Amino acid sequence: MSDPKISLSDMRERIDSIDRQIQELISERARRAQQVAQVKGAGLSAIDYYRPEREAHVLRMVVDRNQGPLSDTEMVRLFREIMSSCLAQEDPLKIGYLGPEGTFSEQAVRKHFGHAAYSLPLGSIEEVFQEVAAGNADFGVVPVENSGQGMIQITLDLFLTSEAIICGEVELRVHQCLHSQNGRLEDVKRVYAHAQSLQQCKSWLRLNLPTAECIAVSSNAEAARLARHADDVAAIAGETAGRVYGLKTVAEAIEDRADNTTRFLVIGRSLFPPSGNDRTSLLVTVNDKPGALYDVLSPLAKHKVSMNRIESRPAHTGKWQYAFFIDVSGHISDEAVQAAVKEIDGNAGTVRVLGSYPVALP
Ligand SMILES: O=C(O)C(=O)C[C@]1(C(=O)O)C=C[C@@H](O)C=C1
Repeated sequence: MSDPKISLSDMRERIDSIDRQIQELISERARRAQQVAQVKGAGLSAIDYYRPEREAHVLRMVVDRNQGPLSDTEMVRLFREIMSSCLAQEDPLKIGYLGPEGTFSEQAVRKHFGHAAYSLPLGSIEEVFQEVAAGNADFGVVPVENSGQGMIQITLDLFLTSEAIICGEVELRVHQCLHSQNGRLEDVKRVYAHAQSLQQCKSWLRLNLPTAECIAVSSNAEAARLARHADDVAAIAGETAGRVYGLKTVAEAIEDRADNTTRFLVIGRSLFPPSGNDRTSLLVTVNDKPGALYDVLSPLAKHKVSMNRIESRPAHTGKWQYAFFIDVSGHISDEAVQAAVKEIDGNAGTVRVLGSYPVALP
């Protein structure tokens, strides 16, 4: 409860004084970050100053210290922005993502790299991989899994043919909205959205728009762009996309599952050191022999490496040949992870380490 004897202007004066202190400290922090950058060397590219393992460590300390009233997610977001600005004093990072502007991928870019990074909207997930490989983007952010729908196969398949290294993961709570030009549900005859989003909102659509035609397009932001042209067309998209394309919100939180979350991967060109709480992604192509999967899994059990996920995909190396995408706890520089990988490699098949990276923050 607030003290009734303190006037509004007194409270605002206190806030002004706190803001002054926060601002001085942010400036002081930015100066320190500049000094750290000088130690790394002058005139390097943005990527040479970037230390994701240190950022993850800083943000975990923020979570550990947090006692409210702001949530861990909010606190992490604020500190992420401070670090993003500190890093951009040198040169902003360039991050490729599946555009256009307003997609959930763009939100994932902001959640992981903050607003001082330069975001580069691209036409497809494949293009994100290509621009990172070509060095036109420092990193790329690509969706890999949705809590309701499972793995995004196009992303997994791109790892089969690319050299991309996974440098991070981002989890984003996905809230879907229905947007249209005039905001009237009764006028809607067609609904545009990405196929995944149509799936995520299936029950809501069946109940509220049983006769509307549902049309899958390349992204939700593209859906929002299309919905600008007629009153009988609506788009399923996030709140940001609706705002970017000047639409009215017809309905909010229309996803069927309240915990609807999409996991994104940050792809880059090199491996970073351990952060203290990491995950390693492996791509294992198995030999076609009995017990092949057992030979993959038993070294993990033997070296007490816990497996977080396993997904199989056709390997494209021959008929009925499979590749397994396996996520395990720990960094590839950990002795146990290294020993297990060595035992799988050669014995069960071939292993490619796709990356070791900090576990997603709240
Ligand atoms: O600690 C460093 O290496 C820094 O460059 C400082 C800092 C920060 O602001 O805390 C900035 C950018 C890096 O990505 C990590 C951390």
